[in-house]
Amino acid sequence: MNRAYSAQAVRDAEAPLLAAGEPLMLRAARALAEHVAEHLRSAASEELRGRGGRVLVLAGAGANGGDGLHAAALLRRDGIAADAIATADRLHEEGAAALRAAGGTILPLADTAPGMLEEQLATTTVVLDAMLGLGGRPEVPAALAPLLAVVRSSGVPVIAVDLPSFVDATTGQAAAEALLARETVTFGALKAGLLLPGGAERSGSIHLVDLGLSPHLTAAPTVLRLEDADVRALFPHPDRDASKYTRGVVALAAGSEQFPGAAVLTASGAARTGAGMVRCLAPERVLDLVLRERPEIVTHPIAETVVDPGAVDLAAVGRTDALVVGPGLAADDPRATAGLDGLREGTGTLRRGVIDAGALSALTTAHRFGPDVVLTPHRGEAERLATRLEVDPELPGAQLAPALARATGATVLLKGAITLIAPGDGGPLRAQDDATAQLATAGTGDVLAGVLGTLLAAGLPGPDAAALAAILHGRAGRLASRDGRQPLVALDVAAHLPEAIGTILAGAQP
Ligand SMILES: NC(=O)C1=CN([C@@H]2O[C@H](COP(=O)(O)OP(=O)(O)OC[C@H]3O[C@@H](n4cnc5c(N)ncnc54)[C@H](OP(=O)(O)O)[C@@H]3O)[C@@H](O)[C@H]2O)[C@@H](O)CC1
Ligand SMILES: Nc1ncnc2c1ncn2[C@@H]1O[C@H](COP(=O)(O)OP(=O)(O)O)[C@@H](O)[C@H]1O
Ligand SMILES: [K+]
Repeated sequence: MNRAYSAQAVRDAEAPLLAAGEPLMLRAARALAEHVAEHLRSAASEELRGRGGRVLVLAGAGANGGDGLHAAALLRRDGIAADAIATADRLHEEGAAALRAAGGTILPLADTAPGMLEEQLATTTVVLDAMLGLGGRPEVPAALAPLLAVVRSSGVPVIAVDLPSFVDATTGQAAAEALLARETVTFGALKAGLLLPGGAERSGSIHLVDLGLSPHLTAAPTVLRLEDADVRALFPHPDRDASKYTRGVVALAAGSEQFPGAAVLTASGAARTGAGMVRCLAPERVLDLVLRERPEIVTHPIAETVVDPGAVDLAAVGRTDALVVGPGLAADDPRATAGLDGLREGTGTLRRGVIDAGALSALTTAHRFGPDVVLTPHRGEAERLATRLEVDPELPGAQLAPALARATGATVLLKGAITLIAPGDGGPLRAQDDATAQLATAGTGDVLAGVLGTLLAAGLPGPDAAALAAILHGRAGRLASRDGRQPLVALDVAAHLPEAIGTILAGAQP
């Protein structure tokens, strides 16, 4: 599990070490220089061909610039050409002195003639983004915009120092012009902004350098990211004596005349994740479709004309460990109302379940749930729900998801390129980045609801079930699209779930 911290928590952890005279900056710079040298040596570093190895540091005013300048000095001592452009009026004095002493040049940005930057970049192998780190605000000063544009269009790979510049280290909020790093070498601890939307897209692969901060990181992490090892630890495995009932029964209130396919997709997601049994409550015509694709589903027909939620008797359905309500339902579908009532804290008969799509539209301020109930809105649904619950719908996702969790008591899984999970019990946000943009196609959310329903039925706590569902769904999507290279349809995602689960449990990269 990755644990990421606010900028303040990292500064607080550094403070006692700095007070004790620990050379943190030199330690950081040494690790950075080693990483860059390795990047240059790496056979995979195609940029080296015909270009030689030359490093250009974009150095800002603060300690982040200091890291970059010291690293450049160390690279020079290793025989690697490294120079800097100063992007601020001041520079970290020691860092600048070290680079000059090692024979490097530092050119103030204001002194670069037109065309000079392009020329310099044409002979550069790697750019080190050391403009701003922990202290950076997500706004690009006008004087720096042309530099960023030239670096971007040069195509020279960027390694971000500590975190990409113009990204807020705590919230991930990023200036639109901030550079996209291929890699980020981050010091002491992961910063929350590296895992959150905004920062995450700009960070590339993240390499954490140990500065000995851990014993001093007393604040709780603000963002978590679960990994394959967590799936291996948490994924419910049938034991020798397992029965379909011990594995968990998931009931789906999904699919309508208007959206019959949603039931097929949700049922496929649930069954392919290893449910002991999947029930489906739907009109006959929907169930016929479901059975054609998934004959193992246990069907519970409801009258197409039923309008009274009281006529949908969840208790009569038989043993159910988790309920998925909403895929393919209109807000006024009686199954939505009955499902929400069934999952309600205190009065409901069920404790675990997923509230998706149409059922989210039926949710009001009167509803309250526990953390093993998971709401699964996409951004548009989250905004509409927020408006009804008197939460500011314009909040960024990393704040909107927790606000919705507080307003409902439920765990909130906010879908998107990065899936954010705010636990209903107030625990740290989880930010999962496992997917591919090929998943942006109708019906994949229904599959996700089914996956999540099965994990909840197996007894996983809501936040863990939600994180695992995001990982498995994302991995299945990547397998189905050959790592994003080819299009997929939602049923392909369900079809690849067993392989996704199998490769993760085997510890192999697919
Ligand atoms: N502490 C340690 O032990 C260690 C720290 N380490 C390193 O230190 C880094 C943190 O350094 P830092 O605190 O000096 O902040 P940093 O981000 O370099 O610069 C802030 C400056 O930028 C300015 N500024 C802000 N936003 C701006 C904007 N949008 N556009 C323009 N300017 C902007 C702001 O000035 P202001 O405008 O607020 O007056 C301020 O002067 C950390 O990320 C890591 O790399 C490592 O060496 C390991 C040990
Ligand atoms: N750009 C993207 N990158 C990665 N995953 C995405 C992207 N866009 C959507 N997804 C994922 O695809 C799924 C879409 O769900 P949703 O919008 O509810 O679709 P539907 O309602 O049509 O089933 C979610 O799991 C979401 O996280
Ligand atoms: K940086």
